[in-house]
Amino acid sequence: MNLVKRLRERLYSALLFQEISFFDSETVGDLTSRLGADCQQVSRVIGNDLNMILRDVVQGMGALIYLLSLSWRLTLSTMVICCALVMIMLLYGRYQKKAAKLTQEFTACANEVAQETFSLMRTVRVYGTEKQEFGRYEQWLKKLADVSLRQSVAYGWWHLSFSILYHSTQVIAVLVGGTSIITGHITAEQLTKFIMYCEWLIYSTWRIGDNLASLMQSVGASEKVFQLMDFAPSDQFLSKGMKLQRLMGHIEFVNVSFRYPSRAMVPVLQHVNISIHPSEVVAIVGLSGSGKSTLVNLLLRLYEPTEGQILIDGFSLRELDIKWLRERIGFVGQEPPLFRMNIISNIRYGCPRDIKQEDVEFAAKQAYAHDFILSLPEGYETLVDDDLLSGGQKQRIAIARAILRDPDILILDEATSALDAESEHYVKEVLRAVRNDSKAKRTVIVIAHRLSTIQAADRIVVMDGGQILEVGQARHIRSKQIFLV
Ligand SMILES: Nc1ncnc2c1ncn2[C@@H]1O[C@H](COP(=O)(O)OP(=O)(O)OP(=O)(O)O)[C@@H](O)[C@H]1O
Repeated sequence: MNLVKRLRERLYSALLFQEISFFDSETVGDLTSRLGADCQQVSRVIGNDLNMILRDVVQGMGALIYLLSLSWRLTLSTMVICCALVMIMLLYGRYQKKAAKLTQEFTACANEVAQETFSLMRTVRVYGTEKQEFGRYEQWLKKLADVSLRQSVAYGWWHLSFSILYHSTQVIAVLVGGTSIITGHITAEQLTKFIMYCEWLIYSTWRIGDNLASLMQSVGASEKVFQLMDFAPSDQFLSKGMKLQRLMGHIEFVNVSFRYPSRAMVPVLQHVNISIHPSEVVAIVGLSGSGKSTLVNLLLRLYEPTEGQILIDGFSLRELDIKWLRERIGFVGQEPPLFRMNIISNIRYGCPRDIKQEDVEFAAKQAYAHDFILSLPEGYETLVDDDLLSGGQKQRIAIARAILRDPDILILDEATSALDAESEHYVKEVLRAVRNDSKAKRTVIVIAHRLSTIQAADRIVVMDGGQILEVGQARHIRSKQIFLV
């Protein structure tokens, strides 16, 4: 139990510190089955199978030495049979390893389908696709059943070959041993002992084969676990960067180009140059897919630019301590997901300072979330689950979380997209408050779709196809067709 716990801890921490691009290429179902069933299998190998194999090797070696001392001729004939058994055992072991890998793969795929269906249950219900979803799940279960059937057949063959070879040793021992008694090479007592120890040897070989097959199954399943555990943490967690005395919030993108590692052929940003001054409010606008969120992803150092660099207060992002920097950035993403915790913990989430209830309430008031939180059954203690809050309410909680950090750089990525007209008005008020708060000077980047939202901005950056089309004040922007009114 302790071993499973430690394996899970190690794997979980190895996964937590990977680059974000790693999570783009792995599926949630696969990773959760690695943490669950696979860790259990690995601990079984280490805790059980290896012990049994060692015990049987020692027992088999003892029997072999004793058999050799009784009659090397008889032992030789037994050894031929044992070698045949070992050959079959190796083949069987290899087969089990392959089968185990397939089992893990199909189980992960089945889990993935189930997870996806349950989390998108509303869409499934609305489109009436329950049967299709069942079909998708069943398809993986069929594949699993197929592998399991083949494993049972292979086990049957392995067992049959053992029985045949085991009985052959006894027949050979009686035949060769009988002749040896007649020629006076051994006595009847020695032959009896020989047959007994022969049984020991062959049973030990069989048990080694059996445990080895189960070991191979686990090895097949655990290969990926060890592979994942061996992944080095992302560079940003290894190198200790600089911490500046104060963050002014001067952001520069210098000739930045970028492609996502999972789609390395597609350029997403091309030669982007922007300089955002301290305390400036800059709105980034552009059609869907033009690369606005990608700019923010690079600024948060979730990905590294393929070319060029990003400077904060004149220092390259790579030189700065990433934890220190992220503590000074408030970020509200698109459709911000909340954690299954109470509202107060969701607002406090990741805040490095000691936080009092009044601080949380103040941030919630600034984000226009306080009133609706108080109207919930248990106020700030209410547990957040998917159905409880509307998109706009979730967004206001995420804004409160960002405000609570009192960040030097505030990033609102399409913070208004999920909001109705009333809530959008609140967000504009938040922006205005943030802007007019003379005590807290902060740089604000807001990605928006509505012209009205960006009126408060000092400058507008218009993006198109991964490039900057235009930069200027709202009233001078020519590409007005891209805004919603
Ligand atoms: N994790 C990812 N892996 C691969 N490609 C991605 C990834 N995220 C975004 N892209 C691609 O990068 C391009 C730019 O996406 P991005 O999200 O930056 O656009 P956007 O301007 O913010 O769009 P929207 O307004 O719809 O959010 C798109 O073509 C998108 O498909």
